[in-house]
Amino acid sequence: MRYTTAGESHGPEEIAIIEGIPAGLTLRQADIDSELARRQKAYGRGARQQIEHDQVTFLAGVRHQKTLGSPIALNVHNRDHQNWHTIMAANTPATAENTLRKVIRPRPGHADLVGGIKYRHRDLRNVLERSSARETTMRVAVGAVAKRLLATIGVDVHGFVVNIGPAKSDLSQLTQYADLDALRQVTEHFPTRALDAVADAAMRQVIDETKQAGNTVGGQVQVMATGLPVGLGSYVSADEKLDAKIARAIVGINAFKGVQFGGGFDTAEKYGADLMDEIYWSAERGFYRGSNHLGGFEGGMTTGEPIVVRAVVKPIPTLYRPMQSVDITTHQDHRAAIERSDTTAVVAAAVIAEAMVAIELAKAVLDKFDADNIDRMQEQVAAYRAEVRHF
Ligand SMILES: Cc1cc2nc3c(=O)[nH]c(=O)nc-3n(C[C@H](O)[C@H](O)[C@H](O)COP(=O)(O)O)c2cc1C
Ligand SMILES: C=C(O[C@@H]1CC(C(=O)O)=C[C@@H](OP(=O)(O)O)[C@H]1O)C(=O)O
Repeated sequence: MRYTTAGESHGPEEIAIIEGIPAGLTLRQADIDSELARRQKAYGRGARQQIEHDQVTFLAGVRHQKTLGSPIALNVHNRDHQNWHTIMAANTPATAENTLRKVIRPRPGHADLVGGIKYRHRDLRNVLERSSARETTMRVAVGAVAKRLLATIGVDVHGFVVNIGPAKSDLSQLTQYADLDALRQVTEHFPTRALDAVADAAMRQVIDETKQAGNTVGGQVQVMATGLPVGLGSYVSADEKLDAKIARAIVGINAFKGVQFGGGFDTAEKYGADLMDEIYWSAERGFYRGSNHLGGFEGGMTTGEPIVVRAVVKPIPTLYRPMQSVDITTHQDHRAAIERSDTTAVVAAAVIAEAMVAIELAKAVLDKFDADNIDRMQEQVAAYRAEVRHF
């Protein structure tokens, strides 16, 4: 399975093409739209989310709510495009009128300056249109397809907020990676606990105060996945390690600065005897572990225990009290440009991180099992699980 996306933030459409999804997977527009809505609902976002009502259209690869095994093409319309169609026009030369919203004062922390230098763009709008996290709409759409595929083999993936600035989510006490019972409790609540964290008054307060101060704030998100077969990914080559693929996918999301598995950076202060997940066996479960400090991975392969990935999202670069920058046309000091902006993206980021983990897990499943037909894939997974139980 692989995918690509195209689309500028204020262009007409966001597009994704996914290859390698098996034939016969049940896929409805609603499966994807519900995930897109979760990404949009987040508290702390700017006015753009009131304009957009993201809904997917299947352009190819799906017939009568079943995948065909051919490339799946999806698009989401940018409703805001109608306010930008002159500025974003593809087929008219640049004029004084349609370059009115030229960006020449790069925002520290965004891709503006480096992107402009690299691609020799003198209007930094040419950079921000694609570096914008608007594109993550399509990653969530692709992730929704991945989640549908994973659900057919009992794999559940879920992301939630751990903290926004100093305010911790009410879910944070349930995220002790070492306590499997606590983890299972969270996973049981997956569908309903989704993003309730944002209802947390302390978080709202942090977001409101940050906004009032013309500032922005970041935080941490966590993604957990349960029901995984043992042995997805491989230790044999560095580029086949599934934890490494997930790390890359997570840090590839706009504004993500770090990722850890299980105990992650805390393991630096632990001794081996307190860290390794001891091995047990029972007739009904086969091999299992007494703890999950290592977050579900050994040797770049799934151990069968829940995957626990935590990641850091930096504060949004665009500040309503802008920081020092330099005008690229005059080289004079100037405050950075203000584009309409979010105060925090942490809640949406949890949904996006969940999508990226789902995509990497789906790819790993399709690398290991039949990728032509969903029933055959399921049969192979079931046969493999039976074999593993008797190892
Ligand atoms: C969901 C989401 C929404 C975002 N919204 C904004 C925004 O409104 N304004 C902004 O300056 N950056 C925003 N960002 C962050 C920028 O897209 C990101 O910082 C930029 O592309 C530079 O990439 P980097 O932070 O990964 O280095 C958002 C990120 C995410 C994940
Ligand atoms: C459009 C989305 O996020 C955008 C991400 C973003 C950025 O710089 O990353 C900047 C803002 O763009 P705009 O100026 O159009 O409001 C956000 O709204 C979205 O997530 O759907």
